[in-house]
Amino acid sequence: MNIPLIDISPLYQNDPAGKRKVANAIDNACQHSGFFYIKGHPISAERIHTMRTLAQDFFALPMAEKQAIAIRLSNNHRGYGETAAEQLDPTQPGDWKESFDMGLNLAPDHPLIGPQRPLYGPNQYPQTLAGFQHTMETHYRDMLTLGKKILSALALALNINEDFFDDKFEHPLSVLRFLHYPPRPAVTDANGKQVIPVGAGSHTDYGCITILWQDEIGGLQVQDVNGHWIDAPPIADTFVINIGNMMARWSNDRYKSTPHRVYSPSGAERYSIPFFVEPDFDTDVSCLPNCCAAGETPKYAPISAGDWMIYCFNNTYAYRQEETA
Ligand SMILES: O=C(O)CCC(=O)C(=O)O
Ligand SMILES: [Fe+2]
Repeated sequence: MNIPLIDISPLYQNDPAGKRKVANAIDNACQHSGFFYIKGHPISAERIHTMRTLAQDFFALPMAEKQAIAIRLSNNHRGYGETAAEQLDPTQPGDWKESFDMGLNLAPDHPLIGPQRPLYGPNQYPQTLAGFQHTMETHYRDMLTLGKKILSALALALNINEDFFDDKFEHPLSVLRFLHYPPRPAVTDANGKQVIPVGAGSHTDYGCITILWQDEIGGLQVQDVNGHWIDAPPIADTFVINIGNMMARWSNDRYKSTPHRVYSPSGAERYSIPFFVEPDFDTDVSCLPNCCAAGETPKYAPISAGDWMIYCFNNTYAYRQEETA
């Protein structure tokens, strides 16, 4: 399997043939590996530098300050997760990574917030990093715009209206995430054995697509159809894009939600910044018109985007299992 590098700059020009070419390349990548790199996107190198520095500054804060905004203190799954807070692969110890999740920042009295939609609400921000909220929210908006651009190419590829996804992102569940993979020490697993934990256990992503920036350390691996792990090495000025479960459901598995994991070189410290493109809570995710032959039953039952996300988070975060037990 190879992971193609696709130049998406034609999506920003008034050139239907160029757009169609990009859509075909994406369609091909999504049907085979579920992963591709993009170049020719509008996120500047200066912005990436700013975000990388901000992630480093955030994780360097005193633990007490990070724990004051712990994700388990949030009603809507936002904030800081310490190492092993998330366990993406149930056969492995918890992931050896720290995380910070932010999303659409809704005031506590916003009408969308309530028990029916438990992923909406305010963000938790660190108090001592100047400009943190503004920088994060600006980058969030720009990544969402990029995500919608890629979705417009996916819509073309699927032969549905190019703007099909546009009205599904009024109040998106999309999440901007900082990840820090500290050097991995040996830990004791459930059987009392000493093991080196994985950075991020094997998993598929939950949303439509993920747009990932990774630093130059490496360690991201993607599983091919034969079960072999292949490297998705860092390439300067690109993002790695992959298909998530929601798009697999929407496309009736035309597009694969490919398992991936992170094993950085031992002793290395790694940073990455994924952006998860996820639509409004109430978005109906059911088989698209061209993805199921007449008379055939779609593989997946319809589900709302929000209910799907909650189901996924509940499976991978101990704090959510304690709450629901
Ligand atoms: O850190 C990475 O390179 C990948 C992270 C990832 O797969 C995820 O957060 O879903
Ligand atoms: Fe992932």
